[in-house]
Amino acid sequence: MPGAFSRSPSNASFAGRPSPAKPSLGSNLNRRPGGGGKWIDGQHIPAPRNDKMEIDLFGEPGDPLNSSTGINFEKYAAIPVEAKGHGVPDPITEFTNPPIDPHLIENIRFARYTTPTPVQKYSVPIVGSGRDLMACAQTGSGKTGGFLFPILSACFSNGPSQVQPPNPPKYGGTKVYPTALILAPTRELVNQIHEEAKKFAYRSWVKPAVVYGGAPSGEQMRQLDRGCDLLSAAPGRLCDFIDRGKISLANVKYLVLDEADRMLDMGFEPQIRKIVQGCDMPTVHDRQTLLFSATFPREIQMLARDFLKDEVFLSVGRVGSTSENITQTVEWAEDFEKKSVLLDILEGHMEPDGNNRTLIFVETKRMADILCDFLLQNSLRATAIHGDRDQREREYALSTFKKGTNPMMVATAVAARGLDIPHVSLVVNYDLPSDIDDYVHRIGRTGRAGNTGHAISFFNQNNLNIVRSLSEILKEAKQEIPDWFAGCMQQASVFGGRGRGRGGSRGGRGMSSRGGGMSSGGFGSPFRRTNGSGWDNSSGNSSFSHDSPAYWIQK
Ligand SMILES: Nc1ncnc2c1ncn2[C@@H]1O[C@H](COP(=O)(O)OP(=O)(O)OP(=O)(O)O)[C@@H](O)[C@H]1O
Repeated sequence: MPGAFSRSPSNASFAGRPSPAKPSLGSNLNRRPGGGGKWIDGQHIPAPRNDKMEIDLFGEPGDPLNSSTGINFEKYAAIPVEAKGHGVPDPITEFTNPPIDPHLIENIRFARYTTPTPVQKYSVPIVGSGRDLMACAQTGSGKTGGFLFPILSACFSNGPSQVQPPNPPKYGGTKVYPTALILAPTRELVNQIHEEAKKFAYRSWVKPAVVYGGAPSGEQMRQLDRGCDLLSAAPGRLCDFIDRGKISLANVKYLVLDEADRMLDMGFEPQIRKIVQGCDMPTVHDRQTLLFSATFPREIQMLARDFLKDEVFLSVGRVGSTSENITQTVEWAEDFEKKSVLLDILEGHMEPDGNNRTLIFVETKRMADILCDFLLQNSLRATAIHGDRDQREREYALSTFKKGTNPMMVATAVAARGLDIPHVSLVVNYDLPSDIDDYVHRIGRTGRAGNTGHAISFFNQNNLNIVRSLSEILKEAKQEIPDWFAGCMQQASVFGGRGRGRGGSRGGRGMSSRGGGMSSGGFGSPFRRTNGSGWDNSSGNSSFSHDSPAYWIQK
């Protein structure tokens, strides 16, 4: 495989934009739904095995590239876990029956998972015992399985909930009544969750489906017509389909908010309230609600209580902490020198097998394009993902990055949360975010599932607002703290920049990051925040609102 530096003039011509041979938009909709089995007379009848589908879902057996687990996977077991609430059930230690349904265990084996991660060990019995859950665990530590496993296990054992009387949608076709609803903030993440759901629902009666904006509604409607028991959705398109009478939430037994702190901050909260409280979803007492994230600002924890009952609070490690599998480095770089520093880093990072990927975060969509073009001009195979690109371009960028055709991707916050891309060995914060929780999610694109990774952040006087909280994060993760941080912290406090650090509990849910900290207080360039960077909430309001202190609230 040629190295990322290999000269490739044809690449420069499409600058990471779609080629004629692009995959079709939302191509995961075209494949057969993951289920295929049936529930007849109180019995689960799984569909016969299908070799082609197994390769599609789980990859070639024995291919080491299909194993995402890294050398430090075992170390997850050493992370301290705290579970608060009354009568919390004991965690499981293995994927065994009971309590896990045997059909799910088989699918977990197909996925080559041998041991549950800590969040899975706890979530399976907690959700299995009917409790609500707010779970916080580090990036890349298996939260998706943490909500899919107990839901699917219960579905496989208990069958479908009672189907509501037919009430045809306004525009023909069938109306669907999912049993489980999973909401997530970006189209790409919603898609990824759907892909995972298809794996673990393989051969079962559960039909996973997905809806998100930017892709044609017609195709998604036709997919829904083929059945929908577990729906992964972005809020904007879901509201649209509910309004059109295509989806009813009346049968929802399980509601999941993935990246829950993001889903409940100001950008999404009105839509979430509409979906959860303003439609026909069962009340909090008649459904189970599961909230998952790696970060949970205090004010969002408070807000989350509106959606929970008798919940268990689970924290694997400290809320908002980073994985020790990620080596974090901070380099001083003035804006004018960032490009050349980046080139030096990329050159030094290339490995002979050419299999590693680099994700570079910037704050604006414009900068993402500029930097991507700069890399292409320097004969680097790069692509860009941000909210101004249409969905086809976004899907294409992500797929070429995953395949390694473009082993570098410049991204805005749209790719900061949840995305699980194998072989990302380096994350560069070309522009640091102004919110420490955004930093945690961004660097969490590397060092996943026990793999090691490296995160390098460019820092200059425009980032003083984050210096204190960044220093705490580095210290906690036993990372080197640059000598010059002390001076920066002093400077930040002189100018009133308490920053958005942990413990600086300024409260004030919905405080815009633009208004906080050192936004432009005499340190040169004002903050540049990504706005409208591709969060899929169709309202277009994507300003970041959560203030960052992420101490766990003692109940
Ligand atoms: N029990 C397991 N054994 C082996 N690998 C696992 C296990 N659970 C999850 N994984 C793998 O770990 C990776 C990260 O999982 P996942 O995407 O669910 O993390 P996450 O905690 O949701 O991360 P983020 O906070 O970034 O959303 C995935 O590649 C997944 O396949």
